[in-house]
Amino acid sequence: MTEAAVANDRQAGPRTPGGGPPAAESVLPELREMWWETGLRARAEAGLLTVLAELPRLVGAAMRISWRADRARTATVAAATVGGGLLAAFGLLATQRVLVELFAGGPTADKVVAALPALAALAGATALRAGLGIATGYAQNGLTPRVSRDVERRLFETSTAVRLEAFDADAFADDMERASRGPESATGLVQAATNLLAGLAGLAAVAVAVVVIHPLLLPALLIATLPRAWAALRAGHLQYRTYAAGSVRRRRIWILHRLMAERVSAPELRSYGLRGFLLDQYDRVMGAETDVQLTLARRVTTTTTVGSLTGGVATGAVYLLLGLLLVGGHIPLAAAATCVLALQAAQRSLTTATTQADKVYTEGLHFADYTGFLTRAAAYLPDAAGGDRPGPLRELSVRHAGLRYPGRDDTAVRDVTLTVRAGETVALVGENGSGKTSLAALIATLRTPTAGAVCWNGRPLAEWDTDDLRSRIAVVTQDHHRWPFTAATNIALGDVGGEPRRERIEAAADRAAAHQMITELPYGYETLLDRTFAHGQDLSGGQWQRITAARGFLRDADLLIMDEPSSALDPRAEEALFQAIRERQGRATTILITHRLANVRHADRIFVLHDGALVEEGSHDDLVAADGRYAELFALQAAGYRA
Ligand SMILES: Nc1ncnc2c1ncn2[C@@H]1O[C@H](COP(=O)(O)OP(=O)(O)OP(=O)(O)O)[C@@H](O)[C@H]1O
Repeated sequence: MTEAAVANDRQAGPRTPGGGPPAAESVLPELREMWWETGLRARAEAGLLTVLAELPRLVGAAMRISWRADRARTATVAAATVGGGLLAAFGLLATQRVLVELFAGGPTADKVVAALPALAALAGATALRAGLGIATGYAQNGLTPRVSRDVERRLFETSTAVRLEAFDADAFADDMERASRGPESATGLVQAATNLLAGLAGLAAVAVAVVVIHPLLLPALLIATLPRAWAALRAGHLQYRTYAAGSVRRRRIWILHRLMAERVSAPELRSYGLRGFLLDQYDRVMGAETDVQLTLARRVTTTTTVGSLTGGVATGAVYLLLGLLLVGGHIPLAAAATCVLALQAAQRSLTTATTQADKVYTEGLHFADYTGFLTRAAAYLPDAAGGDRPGPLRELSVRHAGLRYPGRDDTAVRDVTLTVRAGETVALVGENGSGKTSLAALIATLRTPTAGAVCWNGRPLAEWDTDDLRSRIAVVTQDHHRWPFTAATNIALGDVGGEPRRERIEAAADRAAAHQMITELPYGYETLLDRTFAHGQDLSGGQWQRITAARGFLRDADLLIMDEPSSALDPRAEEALFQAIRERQGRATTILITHRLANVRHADRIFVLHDGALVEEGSHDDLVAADGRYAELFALQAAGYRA
């Protein structure tokens, strides 16, 4: 399949005859075009001149990254590179001096003696150059990990600081994925830029030396070296364009890799017998990839062959010119011989320069994704820390609050107004998608209302210091994360700033009916809850839910928000958990979200949401008496038990 065909494959996408969703048995579903693919392709179209024009800027960027990471090493590399160039020029001139003496008339012994000073200078320059090369290597080796760490840390500083809304934007997730290549591209860029400068310094040295010997030799040198330079740049560019055009294909391969090799999909893959289907998909995508790579290999070989042939002819012409100059008596024999050596040195430097120029360009493009991400992500960073410190919760009020997610026409939360007083246990109930989690996210400061406000003790959350506020709120989310740490640490995460005493952790676990279960694990509280690690252990869904609830209980926060904390618990654990929640009543505030309505009977107040709006409010008895939506849902569940 050609690149164009692959591109068409992406455009057309696998559709069923009726235009419905993709047929599972034909090909993988069509992938959404990522923002960076468009950019990547556009940049891949850039011609060679664009590549060359971009180089100074990219080399400048590399130097800045490197300087920020380690000044001493950057200075060493720069000085060694320039020094290496100067010594190369000096070496060529010394060589010519040696040859002049050796080609002069007179006895050989005298000629050798006469050439000795130049020979000594040549040996000294060569040794010094080698020393500088070693110094550059050392400095570069030390620089690479520092650059990588600097760049990666900045990425994590940003990714952990942006508001949650950022993750709703499709472009953001893609952007982040692309930016995660930042450390690699930064080190690649710095290395390639250094090597490019070294190559250019070598070329400049040869040019200077050649001009000193005879000015006419400079154009001759250019003629002999340009064809290979063009071929190397063009080959690199072809490879980059193929890389860019193949991004959809590669993503398909990554997806298939995950589906076939990861643990999470392994059970369904087997139970539904998906092996053959997935392997078939793999064969299709890899078949196309192989075709593209073969086409690329052919084109690269053709380009480099043309470059080498033309370069060979040009070099022959230069040798002819040298011969003519020599015969015509325009240059001495020593100069001609030096020129031959210079030509070879120039071609070596040029090969370095051209391959590195292409690398600088491609790594530069990748690095631009990283810097672009940091710039775009800045729009999602919260305002600088500030605001007053909130006191203990007295009253939480939601005032005409609304939330509309990016890219959605409907509102997840619509004009909700409610008040929760300190010490109350309230419940948010409603059908799937009615806005309970979204409302809880507004209250938990995880999201900002797109209308109205949520107030803590009468003042909008935005006016309080966010970190302080969050330290007063504990959230047990519906999609809790399984942190790859020990059971004790998994619970201790609920209060990272607090005292990690074992008694506190065990007390929290006890309230979530998790203590007994944890002590029965192979290493008790020190059991690693991730199979990736040696001696790591798997937990069941309900066991994880107990650990998560314990994490929420650890801090004894002013406000505890629990979203579906018992969906996977057995009846005994569920009862224990709700007993612990009831113990908070009157002392601390709890917002509970659950579909098991039997569990909300004890709540001081129940808020019923429907389509994002608050439709009913009252105690269990009030709402049953009102015979509305809540009464209907409750009756449905109760009937199930009675039957
Ligand atoms: N991150 C998001 N981006 C876009 N839409 C979202 C997002 N999260 C939720 N929604 C949408 O917002 C609406 C409310 O979702 P929410 O999760 O708040 O409902 P819920 O009442 O908690 O549902 P459930 O009982 O299933 O947990 C739904 O229509 C959902 O599709």
